[in-house]
Amino acid sequence: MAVYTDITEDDLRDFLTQYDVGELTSYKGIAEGVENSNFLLHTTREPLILTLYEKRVERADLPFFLGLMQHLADRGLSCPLPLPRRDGALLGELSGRPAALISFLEGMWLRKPEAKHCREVGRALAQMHLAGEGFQLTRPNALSLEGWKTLWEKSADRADEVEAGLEEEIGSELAYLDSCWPRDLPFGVIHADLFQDNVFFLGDQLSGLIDFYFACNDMLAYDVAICLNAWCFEKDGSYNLTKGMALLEGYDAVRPLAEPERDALPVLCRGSALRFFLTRLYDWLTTPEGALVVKKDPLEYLRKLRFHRSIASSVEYGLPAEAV
Ligand SMILES: Nc1ncnc2c1ncn2[C@@H]1O[C@H](COP(=O)(O)OP(=O)(O)O)[C@@H](O)[C@H]1O
Ligand SMILES: N[C@@H](CCOP(=O)(O)O)C(=O)O
Repeated sequence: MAVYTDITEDDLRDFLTQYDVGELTSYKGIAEGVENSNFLLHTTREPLILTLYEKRVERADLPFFLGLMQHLADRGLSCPLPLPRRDGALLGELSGRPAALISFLEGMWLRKPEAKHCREVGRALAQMHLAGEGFQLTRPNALSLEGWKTLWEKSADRADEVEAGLEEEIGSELAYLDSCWPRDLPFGVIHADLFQDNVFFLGDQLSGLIDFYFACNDMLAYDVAICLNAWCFEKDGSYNLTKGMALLEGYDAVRPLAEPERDALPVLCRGSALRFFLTRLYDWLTTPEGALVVKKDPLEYLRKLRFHRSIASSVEYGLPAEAV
């Protein structure tokens, strides 16, 4: 459960007086997510999400995240919208944290996605990339190469507690990625965390994307790599080629990947696997016992990273051979 900061009913009622949202009828902490504290509110008008921004979210980045949701929604992407306060501000403060009220998106995330869902995710990701064009604010990816090195410095000396030999293996991987990380692929606004819990479906129909709090400017194909990692592996660690083909087909139908982007997929998948391994490892080693959050397993991403090292060509992810 991700509620790091608790709220009192009195403080919440006081906070809500700044908005035109009706009367509070109930609220509860949401037992999902790992980054921020989220609450579901019911009011006399409509359900709402209250988000209190926590450790990895810089206050200075909030205008980027909240503005991006507005920009994408204005361009027809289905995603939640931050509600303005009576004074027009999108951000307030509650229990000492920056806080925002966000519209409630109908749907559920899929515990067992199939290839047809992966195709929808590919389409939605490409739609987001196109809809992000023209967004005026920018935010460099704090979790790219330099960020990985910083995270690694904080965990390296304890990494072998998680698996023997990790300190050496990850050190070499970082050096490898540093030497060949692509820098000139098409750039734009990326979601950067489009995992299953951030994509809602109503039946088989994708109803929207949530959780834009890692969004940033980076290579669009890196977002595709993040999705291949998040959506196309099975619980036993095997890559599901059918899902990979579907996701890439869905993406290509809306925004065809250019040849250099296709060629770069193996290295982008390695980088993406390392990125999630590193945040998970850091959290694994630092989250206090008893905290109200389910820690995610770093080794899942280590296995994915090792798989990507064995890939010789992007065809192995499910790209049509003639296009590679
Ligand atoms: N706009 C929304 N509409 C409906 N449910 C939401 C919305 N935002 C968050 N949630 C719920 O809260 C959970 C955690 O949200 P998320 O943004 O992923 O948190 P975190 O940033 O902590 O990972 C989601 O899985 C979902 O159940
Ligand atoms: N998707 C990341 C963790 C971030 O969690 P989210 O709840 O914000 O999607 C991971 O799986 O490591």
